[in-house]
Amino acid sequence: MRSLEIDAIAKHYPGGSIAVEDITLSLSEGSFTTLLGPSGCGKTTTLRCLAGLEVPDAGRIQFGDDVFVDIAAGTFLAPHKRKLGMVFQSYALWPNRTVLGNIAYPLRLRGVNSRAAAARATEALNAVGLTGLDARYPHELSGGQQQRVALARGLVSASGLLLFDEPLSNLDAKLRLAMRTEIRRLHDEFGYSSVYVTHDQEEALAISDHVVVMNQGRIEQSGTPHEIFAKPKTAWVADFVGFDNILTVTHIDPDVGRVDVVGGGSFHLRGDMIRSWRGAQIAFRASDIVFAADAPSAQPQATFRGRVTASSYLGDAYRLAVETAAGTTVMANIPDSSRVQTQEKYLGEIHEFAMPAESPIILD
Ligand SMILES: Nc1ncnc2c1ncn2[C@@H]1O[C@H](COP(=O)(O)OP(=O)(O)OP(=O)(O)O)[C@@H](O)[C@H]1O
Repeated sequence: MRSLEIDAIAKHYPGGSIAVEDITLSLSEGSFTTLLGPSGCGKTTTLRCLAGLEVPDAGRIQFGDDVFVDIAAGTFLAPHKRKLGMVFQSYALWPNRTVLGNIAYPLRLRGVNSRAAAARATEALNAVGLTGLDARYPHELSGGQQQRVALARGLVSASGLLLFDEPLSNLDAKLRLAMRTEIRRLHDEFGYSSVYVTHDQEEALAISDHVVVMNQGRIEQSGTPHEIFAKPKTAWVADFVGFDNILTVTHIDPDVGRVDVVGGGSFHLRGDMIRSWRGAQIAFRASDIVFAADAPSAQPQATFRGRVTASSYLGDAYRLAVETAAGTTVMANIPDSSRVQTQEKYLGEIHEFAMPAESPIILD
């Protein structure tokens, strides 16, 4: 098995700025892993260390039997010897080479003869759906087609490992959706391992088997898309994946099924669900909340009561700021099917709100 082992990689830039601090990951062969995080969190630096475009200050990276870098042992494998495919946001095509020339060039650099290189390039061109465009130049292609050429070049360059650095950011929304499906299909078809950098949460969840959430050069959490989306472990990850409400817990009373939060608000949950809770914060999504009167009666609900202090129209819902009796503010997106916009609907009203009992999670 050719797993990718990243062990305690660190990279500091002159001037003391820390790009990456102690990144350790083990990625199994054939997996599709996304490095996800906000701008400046160290995703690209990590990827560049994998590619050999950056030398880490510490740590070790090995893919299969190939040691890419081992700082302690003084080992560094040159980028072209790592035999990986890389697809960039900027496409990075050579303007004076044809489509086929662009795709075949990395193979030619490795000493593959021109006939064999052209045959493999044509195969990759067909795989990305650009059959017949081999003689065109990059300026004769749309942005989406250029990105496909870059993808085909990555596919022929790789012998097992593909790296992507925000490859879809320059495409429009519709093309982005089509291309991400295409990238995943090709990854599966070629049986490669892929490491994909993005700051787009939806893209990361849709395309990957494994998501690594990074913050300030460190790994905050890593897991399946579902684990990251539904079970964030820290308040930072919860906030990043869209839990609009993160409240600090002051007291849990399982006997009466009540969780008190800072500011004095109370949430009523089933006692058996909170008996073993040890966390310090409760988090839930605004989109999980409905008026208690509209909640399905067969399903256990977590409830709270409050006054609407702000209301804005979202099209299919109203986004409400709800203040509980003691001043805690909770955001709630209340579905609205009336199709008629009313200014500041529900403002000033007091309601009982509900969400499915499993919606609130407790954070470490
Ligand atoms: N060559 C450099 N010299 C100095 N600092 C750098 C250099 N490259 C990156 N950094 C810093 O390292 C940190 C991580 O940068 P990196 O490009 O890895 O982040 P990123 O998560 O990929 O961000 P983005 O999504 O904006 O590309 C940032 O604070 C950045 O300013």
